[in-house]
Amino acid sequence: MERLFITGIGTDVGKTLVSAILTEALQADYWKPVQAGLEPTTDAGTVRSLVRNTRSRFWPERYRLQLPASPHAAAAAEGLTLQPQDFQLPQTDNHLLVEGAGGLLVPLAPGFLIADLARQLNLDVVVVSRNYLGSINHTLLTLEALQARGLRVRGLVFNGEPTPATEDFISQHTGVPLLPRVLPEIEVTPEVVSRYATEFRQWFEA
Ligand SMILES: Nc1ncnc2c1ncn2[C@@H]1O[C@H](COP(=O)(O)OP(=O)(O)OP(=O)(O)O)[C@@H](O)[C@H]1O
Ligand SMILES: C[C@H](N)[C@H](N)CCCCCC(=O)O
Ligand SMILES: [Mg+2]
Repeated sequence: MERLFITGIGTDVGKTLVSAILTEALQADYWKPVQAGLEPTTDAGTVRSLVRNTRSRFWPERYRLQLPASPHAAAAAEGLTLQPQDFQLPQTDNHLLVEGAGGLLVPLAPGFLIADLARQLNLDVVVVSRNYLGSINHTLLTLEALQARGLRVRGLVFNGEPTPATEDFISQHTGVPLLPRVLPEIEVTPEVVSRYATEFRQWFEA
């Protein structure tokens, strides 16, 4: 059974898109434990709208915070302090994808980072890297931070415009397994997600 934590090299890198692809590929359940920012939609709402299979179950967020900000700040704005013991993995027999918020070292509370949550939940990690100038450094830092914490990387996804010099360097330098890549799409639709899902499913079956 795959139990995966989806993180990225930052915010807006495509974690939710990749989560939708993986949810469809594995007919997995999806959980976003902390949603910071509820408008115009939530990540769970986005994934639900992009997935077609009827097996996937969408577990309710543990925290739904109004402010589209770092979770520790969004929580503080509502007088809340998030705590490790607030988070228990949904009890499911299905594959499960858990999407973080922002990048790996984003704070949930003082002394409590997204990386701590991934570790506490005992999940392997999928890292999403979006290509931009600076993304090599952000990707290598993320992979080092995972290694330093003993978190296992199931695979890295490159999202966006293919940049062979970047991707080849990261792959050779780290030896990280590469999941299929995701190209820039004019529109993100269930059809697009379904097409990538087939490719991702084959990767898991290989
Ligand atoms: N390959 C792509 N083609 C087209 N649009 C994309 C692609 N990847 C991401 N996007 C768009 O970029 C935006 C940010 O992506 P996404 O919401 O998946 O980021 P995220 O990493 O989940 O951010 P957050 O930290 O808020 O959870 C979305 O509007 C998404 O549809
Ligand atoms: C609001 C945003 N879309 C994410 N949910 C949270 C991003 C937190 C980033 C914090 C940081 O790294 O400075
Ligand atoms: Mg997201």
